[in-house]
Formats: sequence, C-alpha cells, structure tokens
Amino acid sequence: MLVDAFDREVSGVRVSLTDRCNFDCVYCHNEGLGDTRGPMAPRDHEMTADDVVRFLDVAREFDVDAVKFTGGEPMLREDLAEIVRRVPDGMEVSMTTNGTFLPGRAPELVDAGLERVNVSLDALDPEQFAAVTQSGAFDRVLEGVEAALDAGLDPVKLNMVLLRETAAQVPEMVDFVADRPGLRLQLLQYMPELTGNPEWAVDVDDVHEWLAERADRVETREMHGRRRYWIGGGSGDGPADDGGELDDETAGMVEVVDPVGNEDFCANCHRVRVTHDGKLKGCLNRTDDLRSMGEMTTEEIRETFRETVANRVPYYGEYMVEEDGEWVVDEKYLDAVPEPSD
Ligand SMILES: Nc1nc2c(ncn2[C@@H]2O[C@H](COP(=O)(O)OP(=O)(O)OP(=O)(O)O)[C@@H](O)[C@H]2O)c(=O)[nH]1
Ligand SMILES: C[S@@+](CC[C@H](N)C(=O)[O-])C[C@H]1O[C@@H](n2cnc3c(N)ncnc32)[C@H](O)[C@@H]1O
Ligand code: SF4
Ligand code: SF4
Repeated sequence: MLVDAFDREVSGVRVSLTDRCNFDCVYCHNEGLGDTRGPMAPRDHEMTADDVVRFLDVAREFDVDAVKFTGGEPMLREDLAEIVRRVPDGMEVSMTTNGTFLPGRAPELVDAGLERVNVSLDALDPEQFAAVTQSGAFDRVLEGVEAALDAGLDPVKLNMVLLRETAAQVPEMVDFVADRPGLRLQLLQYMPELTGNPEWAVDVDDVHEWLAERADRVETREMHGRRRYWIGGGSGDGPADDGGELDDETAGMVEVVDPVGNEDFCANCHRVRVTHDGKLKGCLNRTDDLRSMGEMTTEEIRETFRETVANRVPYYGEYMVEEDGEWVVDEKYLDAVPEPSD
C-alpha cells in the first residue's frame, strides 16, 4: 500500500464519474471542482469506462481496497453497471447518489457488484428539500431509498448536510432512521471552503452534544476519526448503558462527518480522488494539486498515482495553519504544485 509523507496509507479511491447533475443543490462542492453542469451537457471530456477500469486496476496493484463512485450525479452515466461489473476483485464498491435514478436501476447495480449506497436527503419536508436541492424530486428520492433497500443495499446511509435552514429537521431525521432497520444517517458538516457562505453552517459541537445525550453507545471510526452514535435498539433489561445489549440490527446509527478545521480528521484521511476528466487529486479541498493522468496508459496512471500520494498533505494542520485564530495557507505550499496542463 502506498503511504504518504505523513504516514497515511492510501486505502480508498473516490472516482467522480461525471460533473453533470440533475439537481442544483445550493451548497454543492462537486467534489472540489466548482459548479456541476446540466444533465444533458456534452460528455466528451468524461473518462470512458475503459479509463476508469484501467485506473482501478492500478489502484488495486497498490492494494487500494475500496472505491466510491460519486460526481456530479454518478447515475447519469448509462455505463455505470458496466463500470461496477468491471471493478477488480478485492475492492469494496460503493456509490454516493442523489437517489433519483435508483428506482428501476438498483437491482442491476447490485447484480453488477455494488455493495453499498449513500443517498443524499437534506430534509424530510418536501418544501425545504426543494429549496435546498433546487429540484422537486423529493418523492422520487424516497422511492430511490426504498429501491436501494429492496435491492439489498442495506445499510443505506442518508447524507444530510447540516445547514441553518434545515437543522431543525435533525431530530425527525434521527427518528426516521432509528425506526427503520436498514437505514443510517450521516450528518455532514457544511463545508464552506470551496463554496463560501460560512454563515450557513451550524455549530457541529452542539450537534455532537445533542446526539451524545440521546445515544446508547458512541464509537469512533478509524477513518477520519469520525464519531458514530447508536440510538435505540436496546434489548434485555434496558438501554445498553444500563447493562442491556445493544442490537445493531434495530438501533439507529448516526455518523457525524465534521472535517472543517479538524486536524484529526485530516490526519486520518486515507483517500485519493479522481476527477471526471482523469486527474488525480490528493485532497478534496484543494484545486492546486490536480495531476493529469494524460492519455491514461497504465504506466502514466501508475506514475501519477505515486506522485499524488508522495505529495499528499493533511489539509488542516499542515497545508492550512492557524494564525491568530484564522486558517491560512502555509507559505511553503504557496507555489508547491503547478497547475497541470490538460
Ligand atoms: N473534507 C473532507 N470531507 C469529506 C471526506 N470524505 C467525505 N467527506 C464529506 O462527507 C461527504 C459525504 O461523503 P460520501 O461520499 O457519502 O462518503 P463517505 O461518508 O465519506 O464514505 P463511506 O462512509 O465510506 O460511505 C462528502 O461529500 C464530504 O462533504 C474527506 O476526505 N475530506
Ligand atoms: C457532491 S455529491 C455527489 C454525489 C451525488 N450527486 C449526491 O448528491 O449524493 C456528494 C456528497 O457531497 C455532499 N456535499 C456537497 N457539497 C457539500 C458541502 N459544501 N458541504 C458538505 N457536504 C457537501 C452532498 O450532500 C453529497 O452527499
Ligand atoms: S445532487 Fe450531488 S452533485 Fe448534484 S448538486 Fe446536489 S450535491 Fe451536487
Ligand atoms: S486532507 Fe482533510 S480536507 Fe483533505 S481530503 Fe483529507 S480529510 Fe478532507
């Protein structure tokens, strides 16, 4: 496995299959690339299925054992099932999607080898959902969640971005997953680094505190040091913290993804990203470290992957340092990486 200069092994890759999307969420970071484009926009700069598979074969050579397909909206790729089917053995295959295309297509993806899915759902109130996603597809997303569960993709994680406008929906969302075996909730701290509007964020410490009061068990994931709260699902004599057993099948699980200004999160980051047009990216938040894989020959991919890992640095605490309470780019990185040519 490749290891960067900060002792972080690279065990996962996140592949953006397109920068097109049928939604236009107000907060979207598009995996660090700015605005998404419309679903019908030209696709000629997207990696082909063969490119994606060649890349994954190289990643597997380097012992990467998980791939996440994302975007834009990855399900706009009509060849998605083919790509999933051709993922090399030994890699867990998951996808993050807005869910609208899961009805009707979930079974074929499972058949092709998809193991997990995260579905973005920012509110249970249709009007708030429409305001955030700038789309009216709320019912369709709920159908997508059902389709994923029916196809056996559980646990299905619902991704909810924590915004001031929708934060009041968190308790309802927690109940929603706690009442429904097979569902989990990820509360995503709003990341303003690439999208601005820091005033949209809520204080994530308050969210942790609120969850800790309700949780029967709290655990910390090695990946990013993320905290998980298990709610409900006590059996035996009482709640788990009173000596009863906690049943993971019936308990609701809520994970908080809180990267903003979080040095521990970055110190435990094991992922490299791939843009839809075939560039490697060592950090979600950076646009100055993109490396083109050129014609995407196996040798070019190998070389670019090695270089990307060798140059990866934790964003908070290394690339960004705190000065007088403000995060600023450490001077030594100001001219570190030239913009790649296409
Ligand atoms: N800054 C930062 N944010 C991340 C990182 N990974 C995930 N996130 C945030 O979490 C969001 C949801 O991520 P998902 O694509 O659903 O995947 P995930 O939750 O990281 O992955 P799994 O737990 O494996 O399903 C991302 O869009 C980011 O906002 C990361 O490495 N760095
Ligand atoms: C960029 S989307 C791509 C996949 C798919 N279109 C979807 O929405 O699930 C991946 C995830 O990023 C999250 N996301 C986008 N912009 C964000 C931001 N500024 N802060 C936190 N999460 C964000 C979305 O909510 C979604 O769960
Ligand atoms: S659905 Fe995903 S890619 Fe599309 S705008 Fe929303 S967050 Fe961005
Ligand atoms: S280094 Fe930090 S900000 Fe960058 S991708 Fe990893 S966890 Fe996210």
